[in-house]
Amino acid sequence: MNKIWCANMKKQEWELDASKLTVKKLIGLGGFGVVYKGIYNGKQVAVKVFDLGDEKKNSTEEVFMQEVSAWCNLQHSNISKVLN
Ligand SMILES: Nc1ncnc2c1ncn2[C@@H]1O[C@H](COP(=O)(O)OP(=O)(O)OP(=O)(O)O)[C@@H](O)[C@H]1O
Repeated sequence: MNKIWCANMKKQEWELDASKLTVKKLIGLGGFGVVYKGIYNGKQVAVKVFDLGDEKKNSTEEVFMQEVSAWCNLQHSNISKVLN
């Protein structure tokens, strides 16, 4: 996976095509949601699903944007690339 989602990308470039995604087993729990193993467009991926409950919505969106902004500047073999 070489593609990194960045705030300056157009929606068409980062929007997930749900028809190409198969979600498989649960692999982890985070502070803001759950992570599943999956296949996207033939590639193995980690699928992070945010819990956007009312009480968390504003803070979740803020943290999500912070995480994505940080990811745009990270390139390392031990750090997952954001695909969509
Ligand atoms: N790319 C990945 N490959 C394999 N497992 C993953 C991957 N991403 C997340 N996980 C698993 O899912 C768990 C939760 O991931 P998540 O990114 O949500 O953690 P977090 O950063 O602690 O949570 P949050 O960002 O919601 O506070 C991880 O501890 C790990 O076990």
